[in-house]
Amino acid sequence: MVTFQTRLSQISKINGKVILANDYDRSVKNLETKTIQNIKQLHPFLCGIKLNFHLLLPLSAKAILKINNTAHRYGLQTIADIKLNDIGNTNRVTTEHLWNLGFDAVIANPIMGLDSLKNLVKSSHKSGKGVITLCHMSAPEARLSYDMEIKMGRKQQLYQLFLNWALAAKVDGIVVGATFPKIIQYCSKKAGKNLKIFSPGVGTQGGNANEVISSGTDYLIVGRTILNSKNPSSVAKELQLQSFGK
Ligand SMILES: O=c1ccn([C@@H]2O[C@H](COP(=O)(O)O)[C@@H](O)[C@H]2O)c(=O)[nH]1
Repeated sequence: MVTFQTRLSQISKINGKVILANDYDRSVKNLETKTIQNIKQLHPFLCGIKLNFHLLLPLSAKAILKINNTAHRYGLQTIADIKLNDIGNTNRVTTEHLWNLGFDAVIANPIMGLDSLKNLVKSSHKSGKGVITLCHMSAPEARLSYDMEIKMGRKQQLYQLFLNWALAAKVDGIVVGATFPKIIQYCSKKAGKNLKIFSPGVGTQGGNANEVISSGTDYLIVGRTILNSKNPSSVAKELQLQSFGK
């Protein structure tokens, strides 16, 4: 079975390493049509599309499946950004639903604990699906939680523990905010080829694509900078070129 990591890596060799965060406010109508238009228009510059609660809550299962099938027709991988964090049984039922909706991977929160994370990865990989875990988020206040000093065997910061758990659980990738390039560098050095780094926070949140790519990020996750631009294709194309810089 071809893995999520392989599928993403294959398309990114051709299309670059930009994943569209297809987020829209509640004021926006026709979410399904708009998203399908985005896929059709922007797919040459993307390797994947990420759906968050912006679409997952208002849209029907039929609409989500149609979006995922359309993305797949254009070779894109699809990620459900629900920051999953629950007991094993709930994680299992949730991912079964996500896979039935056509998603290729889920973003999860490792605070669920190492054993639960290992189980989630095992069951997802059995279905050819991927798991990406939070390591250090992009918002400025993420410092307060993810940089927190903890004592688990030795003194370390929470994001260091989450990085170690990601490696131990053999997840496919970690989220490290584009607004923290030094932490990207640290994680990239420590993880080597064992983990892919996904960085949201480029543009609108202040992260710089060139800087994060040279710091070790593998995939840029970008939403509003593309979606709110007057010319989404040219912004996506520019980011695509920057993403090839690694
Ligand atoms: O640390 C994180 C984790 C997830 N996100 C999500 O990524 C996108 C970013 O959208 P932009 O419009 O490019 O800011 C969005 O879905 C977030 O919920 C994040 O920003 N930071």
